[in-house]
Amino acid sequence: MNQLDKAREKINAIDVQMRELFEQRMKAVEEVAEYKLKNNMKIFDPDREAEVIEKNSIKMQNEKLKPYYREYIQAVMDISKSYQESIVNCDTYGYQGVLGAFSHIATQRLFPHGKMKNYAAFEGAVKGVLNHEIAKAVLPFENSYTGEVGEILDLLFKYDVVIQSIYDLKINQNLLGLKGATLCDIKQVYSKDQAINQCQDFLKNFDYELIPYANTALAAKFVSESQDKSKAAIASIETAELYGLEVLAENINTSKDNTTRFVVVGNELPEDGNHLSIVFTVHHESGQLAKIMQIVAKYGFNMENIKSRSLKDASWQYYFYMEIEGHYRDEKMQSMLEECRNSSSNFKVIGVYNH
Ligand SMILES: C=C(O[C@@H]1C=C(C(=O)O)C=C[C@H]1O)C(=O)O
Repeated sequence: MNQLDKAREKINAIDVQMRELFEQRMKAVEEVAEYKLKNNMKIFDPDREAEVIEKNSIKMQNEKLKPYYREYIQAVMDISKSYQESIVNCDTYGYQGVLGAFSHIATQRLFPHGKMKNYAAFEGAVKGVLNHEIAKAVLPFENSYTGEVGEILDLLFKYDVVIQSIYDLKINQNLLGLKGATLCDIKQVYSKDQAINQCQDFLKNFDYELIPYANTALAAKFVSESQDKSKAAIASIETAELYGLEVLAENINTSKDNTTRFVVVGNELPEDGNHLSIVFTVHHESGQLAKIMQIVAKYGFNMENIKSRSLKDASWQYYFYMEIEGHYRDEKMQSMLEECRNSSSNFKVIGVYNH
């Protein structure tokens, strides 16, 4: 046995002990997390961390190793915090937007007993999933009327989060006013421009001034706070309840099947589902995309959807998104995915879900 082998043998034995100790430490960390959860305490305790580092590094025999040890124990504590986040936030769900927005409504319907956390931007919600601030994020993926929400796909391509399920929310717009107001009292109508467009047939019958607002929920909040009976908002029924408004006219959108598809995004791919989504790039050469499609066809899978989106860091180059019908764990599916992976770049399975 040469010197390298001998040293590695020692490392192997130490790693066994460290692994066992790591498990024991994390078990104790679990108890800390449960205590903090019950007592509404913050996970990060800087004084305690400073104490842990100080108390241990002072006893180090090898002076040279002290800075490395500090780095090491800090990393251990960072891992411990991330684990505690996952315990404390296991029933917290994130969405983008304000209370009463359709994303909020979808999250509430999906997780009626969960805690909610809202983010100003989609990217914030995705990062919240990655760092275990929230268990999952509910993000709008596509609207039957206005089309795809491309930004979400870009985030799924960029970050290592995955679609775990999908949820279709019927979007019903309503005219909301102050209690006691009637359709004849209304002079101005506030809402998001798309919502106003969706209700043109109804609005044609009136001479209302139509005023675009940042989003439907904020428009409702504004009308409620204005205390002005001549103002109304176009928004959901849930928003009326939230801001104490009355429904003056119900379900006023022209298209009666206006639906938004939401994706529930988390950190791990589910065990199985009857659909999956992949993303990839191919070389800028003739037939490269066709090759991937032929692989899917050769294995007999049904490709339900294909989209291309521009790559943010390479002008006029694109990545592709594909939805395929089939079970992720099937052997045939695994072989097909392996072949696709070998014939493309940046290949990722970004979702496994039921449809
Ligand atoms: C485990 C705790 O939570 C965090 C993690 C620490 C650790 O892993 O040692 C120390 C302090 C906290 O920032 C704790 O408060 O004791």
